[in-house]
Amino acid sequence: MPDAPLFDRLCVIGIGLIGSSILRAARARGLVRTLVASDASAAVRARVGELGIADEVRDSPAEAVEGADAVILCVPSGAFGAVAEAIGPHLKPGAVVSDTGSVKASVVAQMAPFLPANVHFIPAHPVAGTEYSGPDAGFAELFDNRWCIFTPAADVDAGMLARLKAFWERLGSRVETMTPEHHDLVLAITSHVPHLIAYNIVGTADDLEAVTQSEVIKFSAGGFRDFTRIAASDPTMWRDIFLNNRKAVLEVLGRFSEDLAYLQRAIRWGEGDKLFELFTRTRAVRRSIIDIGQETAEPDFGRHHGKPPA
Ligand SMILES: NC(=O)C1=CN([C@@H]2O[C@H](COP(=O)(O)OP(=O)(O)OC[C@H]3O[C@@H](n4cnc5c(N)ncnc54)[C@H](O)[C@@H]3O)[C@@H](O)[C@H]2O)C=CC1
Ligand SMILES: O=C(O)C(=O)Cc1ccc(O)cc1
Repeated sequence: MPDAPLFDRLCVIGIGLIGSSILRAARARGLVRTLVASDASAAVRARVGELGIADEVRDSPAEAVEGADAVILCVPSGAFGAVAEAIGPHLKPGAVVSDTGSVKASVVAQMAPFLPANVHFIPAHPVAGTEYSGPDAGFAELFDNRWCIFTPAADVDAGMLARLKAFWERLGSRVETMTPEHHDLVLAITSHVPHLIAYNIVGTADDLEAVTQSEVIKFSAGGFRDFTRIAASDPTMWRDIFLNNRKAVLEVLGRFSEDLAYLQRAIRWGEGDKLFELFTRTRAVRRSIIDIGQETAEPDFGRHHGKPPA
């Protein structure tokens, strides 16, 4: 017999890659009785209606959250405050309010002032995605074998925490809990700065006057090609991530620049032993990630290189 639904009425606000994947997976796995969707864009709302991935589509977020016992915000990192302000007075007492923002301290600071004391706020970040965006890009398997990081306050209701954890586990994820500040530092090094490096290298290649655009495309070998995939990620989403995780990103970038200067110097002075020592160490890091991945939530990046299944 299938497990019973975890929520009666789930409202998802922001129906892009992540919001539409939650809707698809929640329906496919029978996690909720009724799915309600809302988005600021009329074109997205119309598309969600065409796709039939929600039971109800509402124009305003305030209407959408009425009577919902679970609300998940999936909007860009700069938009959480405005949505929280709009829904705050309309939330059902006892509801759980969560999000999927890639940055946590800033999103918590944006939302918390607008949420009434009688709802349970549990910030979350599914560490799962692709370089695609919009409601057509989502798919039900996106969260399978991926991590979802929760950053709740210390006094969070244990029962509701367990229920939201069960929700993400039934979406296919493993849940880990940490503070928002620690999350932001970990993600700065593992996700945000790597994206910035990709944006930068692709921009530099595009600017190189001695190398033509067609040569860049024609001779894109593995390394550069992988960077172009990441650098194709949504500009609004990534602008907001950098503006909202400024402190941790700048801290990691400072370290990164020092380490890059070390490599620059080693190349200038022909210090091959220094290069060799680092490249040996980094190869071991890759191998340990793959080893750990075999028994934990190692993402299958290969699966996301092409357009996700329709
Ligand atoms: N794309 C990815 O790989 C991942 C993204 N995230 C985070 O999840 C959130 C959503 O990301 P995606 O789904 O990729 O973005 P997306 O760009 O595919 O979709 C965002 C949706 O939010 C809507 N929106 C924007 N402002 C709004 C507002 N004020 N009110 C209502 N709707 C609004 C947009 O119209 C759009 O449909 C972001 O905070 C992102 O950082 C988290 C994990 C992975
Ligand atoms: O496509 C990729 O390589 C990603 O890194 C996807 C991604 C983007 C943002 C997140 O907060 C989490 C995952």
